[in-house]
Amino acid sequence: MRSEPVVEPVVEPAVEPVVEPVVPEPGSPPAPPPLAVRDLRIAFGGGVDRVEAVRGVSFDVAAGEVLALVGESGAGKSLTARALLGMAPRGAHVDGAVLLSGSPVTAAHRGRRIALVPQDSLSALSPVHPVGEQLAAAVRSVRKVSRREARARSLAALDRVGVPAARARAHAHEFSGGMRQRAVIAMALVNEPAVVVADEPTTALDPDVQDQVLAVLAAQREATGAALVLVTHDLAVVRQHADRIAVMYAGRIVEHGPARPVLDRPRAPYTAGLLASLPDPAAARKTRLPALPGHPPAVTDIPPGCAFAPRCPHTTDRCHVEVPALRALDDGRTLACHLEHPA
Ligand SMILES: Nc1ncnc2c1ncn2[C@@H]1O[C@H](COP(=O)(O)OP(=O)(O)OP(=O)(O)O)[C@@H](O)[C@H]1O
Repeated sequence: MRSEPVVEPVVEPAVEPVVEPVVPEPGSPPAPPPLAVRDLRIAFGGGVDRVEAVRGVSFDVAAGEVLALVGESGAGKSLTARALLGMAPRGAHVDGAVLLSGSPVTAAHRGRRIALVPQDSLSALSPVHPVGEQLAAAVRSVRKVSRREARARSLAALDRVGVPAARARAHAHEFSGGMRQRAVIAMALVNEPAVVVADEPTTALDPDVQDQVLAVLAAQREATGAALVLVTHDLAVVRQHADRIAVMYAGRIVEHGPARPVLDRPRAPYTAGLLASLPDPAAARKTRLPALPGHPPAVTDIPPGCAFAPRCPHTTDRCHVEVPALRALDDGRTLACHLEHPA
């Protein structure tokens, strides 16, 4: 008979020094947001073979806020998400700025000030080290603490996401998919980053586990006050978890605003079509539009003018020649569409 692994006593983490909140001087400029993205561009290849997959994306995310990035496959969501962490793929040319509280992101910020919850939890965890050890190593990579304290912090982080201390000695492959994704969330949040990027964090999980894992992510984010960028295909998830939504098409944001109004009353024809085609029955009923016909363009074949024009039911001649700039509407959203009263 196999005995249970011996669990060493948990040492309470040392009490952090109390940091008084900084009260800005009256009239001083507001503090920069935890995350600001300015004119982000990601291209591949060179010369005549150069293609731009992300074409001028800008947004801010405030502390405690959840921004959902949505759009069809190939829209540039994952590239954008990875670039936030300075993790663009090899060979990518990245332009523009990703600012964490006003400072350009660097590799040194990863896991400290900004962290990733990826889709594939197996690749996020080492197969050779026990999960608890990996969390403890992540703690010690950031804080000068003893092994004992790092272990205590890692057990506390696992406990917060519902992974019992007894499982900390197990390896990633010994966990169920849902449990592993909880551990990945604990890993991302153990150093209390100001920004968390979750790229389709539950897509690989069974539907009944997805809700539990999303609830864990939401609770952890709320507890730490982190800003969250959530890449998802699931509009029900957006409705439940996001404060704002940025809809991407062919590497650009076409509509961006408070989640509920955008979901309930999309203004970009692309958003309306997308809502009708994605799994959110409530939204699909409201838009009364057919699901999107055709496919998004390949990065090598983005049409001139509005990239959505070939699939749009409302085009005018202008749409085929002139790229629509993002303009602010009076309800707090921005929209890139030439139509006067779109959707
Ligand atoms: N390493 C690469 N080299 C060349 N093109 C790439 C590379 N990575 C991504 N792309 C292209 O960039 C575009 C955007 O990719 P991205 O993965 O960001 O899309 P996405 O919106 O996340 O899609 P999905 O929802 O399927 O993950 C795609 O057309 C893809 O072919």
